[in-house]
Amino acid sequence: MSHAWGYAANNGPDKWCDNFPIANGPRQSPIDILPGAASYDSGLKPLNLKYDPATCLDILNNGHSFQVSFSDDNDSSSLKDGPISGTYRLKQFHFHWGASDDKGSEHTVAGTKYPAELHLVHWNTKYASFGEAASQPDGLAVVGVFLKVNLNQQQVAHFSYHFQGKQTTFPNFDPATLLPGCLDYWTYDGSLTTPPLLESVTWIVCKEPISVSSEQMGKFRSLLFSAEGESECCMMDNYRPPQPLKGRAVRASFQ
Ligand SMILES: COc1ccc(C[C@@]2(O)NC(=S)NC2=O)c(OC)c1
Ligand SMILES: [Zn+2]
Repeated sequence: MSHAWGYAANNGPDKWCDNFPIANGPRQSPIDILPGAASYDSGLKPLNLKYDPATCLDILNNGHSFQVSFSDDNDSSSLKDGPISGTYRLKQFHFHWGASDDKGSEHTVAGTKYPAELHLVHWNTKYASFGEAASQPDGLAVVGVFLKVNLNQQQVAHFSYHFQGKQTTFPNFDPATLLPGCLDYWTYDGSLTTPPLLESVTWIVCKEPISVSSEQMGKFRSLLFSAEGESECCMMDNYRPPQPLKGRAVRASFQ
């Protein structure tokens, strides 16, 4: 009986290949972004992000992170332009973070780890659903935003959904409040960063981080991997380390 995947020594990223051989595939994520090796592409368009807070549905602790989900039956909340063609609808966002401020992001920049990383997940409407898109090489576009800690920063939002399986409505949250002022980005072809590690993601990683308070980081770290009634296990270090680039090009939208 294979135990479920996680982030511990016995079921963490180094073990995922046992049940998900694609973990050693040609376009795995995250990666270490080397700004000096990224090639500026003047053909890359600015990101065209349109988010309607009315599409925000609920917040769920799924045992690996907490995710905020959006209704995706129309293009009210969607991504266009940037490195993609067509329209990709926002499905959910979630975070990855560390036990301390010196780690937590999945992507790194010339080896630098941020305390956390936000993933805004969008799916290509040329496919019938998120589920179908997730298995296609151009099916998903994920906007990654680094978080840095500013000691006097406002709260990102009042997320406190402690244990696995906890879900509650989360009306009218505007994900645009989580975007940096400058939308310069790096882009490359990659994958989901947890099992099933599907190689279906066009990654769009913003150069500029957003700021969160140390109190907010404390709230993230007070969430639980464990379900209600289980022995408590704080949710932290839920990040996969950088994976081999394997010859992939990383392009920059800025000089
Ligand atoms: C089957 O579809 C899935 C499964 C897992 C995730 C989550 C994640 O693996 N992907 C990214 S990106 N970060 C993650 O933690 C997903 O997100 C798009 C889609
Ligand atoms: Zn993620």
